[in-house]
Amino acid sequence: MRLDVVTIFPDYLAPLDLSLIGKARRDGILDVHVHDLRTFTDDRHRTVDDSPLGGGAGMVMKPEPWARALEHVVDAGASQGAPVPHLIVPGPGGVPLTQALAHELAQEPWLAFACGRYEGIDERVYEHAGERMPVTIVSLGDYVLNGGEVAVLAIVEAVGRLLPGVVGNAESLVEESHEDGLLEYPVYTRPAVWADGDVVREVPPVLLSGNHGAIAAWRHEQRLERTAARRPDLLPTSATTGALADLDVR
Ligand SMILES: COC(=O)c1cc2cc(CO)sc2[nH]1
Repeated sequence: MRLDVVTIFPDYLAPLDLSLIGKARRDGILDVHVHDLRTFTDDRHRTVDDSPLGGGAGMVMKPEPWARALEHVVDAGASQGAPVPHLIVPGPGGVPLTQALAHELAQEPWLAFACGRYEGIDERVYEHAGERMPVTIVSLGDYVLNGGEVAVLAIVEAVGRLLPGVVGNAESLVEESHEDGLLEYPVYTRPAVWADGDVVREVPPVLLSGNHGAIAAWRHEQRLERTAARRPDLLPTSATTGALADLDVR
C-alpha cells in the first residue's frame, strides 16, 4: 500500500518510521511519502494561509498550494494499480473512524492524507479534489485538535496493522476490542501471585486450570461484562436481554 501525506509539519509524521509501521515500510509492505505543503507555494514567504473571507477569527489554508500538492501526489503515485488515491481528510465533521472503516481502507492500494491546520482548508479544495479522486473526511471523535497530523498517525496505525505481514501473529488481530463488537477480555501474565507491597494479587484461577474450554468461556463472559459496563451502546439489544440478563453488570 502506498500512503501519501501532505502537511505543513512533516516532522509530525516521524513516528511513522518507528515500531510496526516503520518495519512495514522497511519490509516494503507500506510505501510512505510525506510532502511539505510549503513546497507547493509560489511566493517568497511560502504562504499557505490567509484571513477568512466573510470575517471571523483565525486563518484559512489557501486553495492553490493544496491543488498543486494534490496534483503532485497523483502524478507521483500513478503506478499504484490505481490511477488516483483515496483522499482522507481528518476533521471533526467527518465520518467516525471505526474498525470496520479501518478494514475497508486496508483493502485500498493507495491512500493520501491531507492534514488541515489553522481554521481548516478552503472548501473549494474539497470540491477540486472530489472531481479527481474519492474524498472522505474522517473523524477520530467529537473533540478538537489543532490539525490533522495526530489523526493521520492514528488512522495509519489502525489501517497499517491490518495489512498482511505487519502484525507478527495474525491471531492477535482476532479477539481485540471492536473486532467483533465486544471489548477485549482482561489479560494476565506471570507471576501468578504478585506480592504488591502488602497486597497479594492473584490471577483468576481458571487461567491456571489448563481447561481451555473453561478459559474461553470465562474470557467471553468478561468481554460481555466489560462491554455492558463501559460501552452498552455496542451491545445489540438482543444481548442485553439474553446472556447478559444473567450477569450482574449494574
Ligand atoms: C484544522 O484542524 C484540523 O485539520 C483538524 C483535524 C481534526 C481531527 C479531529 C478529531 O476527529 S479534530 C481536527 N481538527
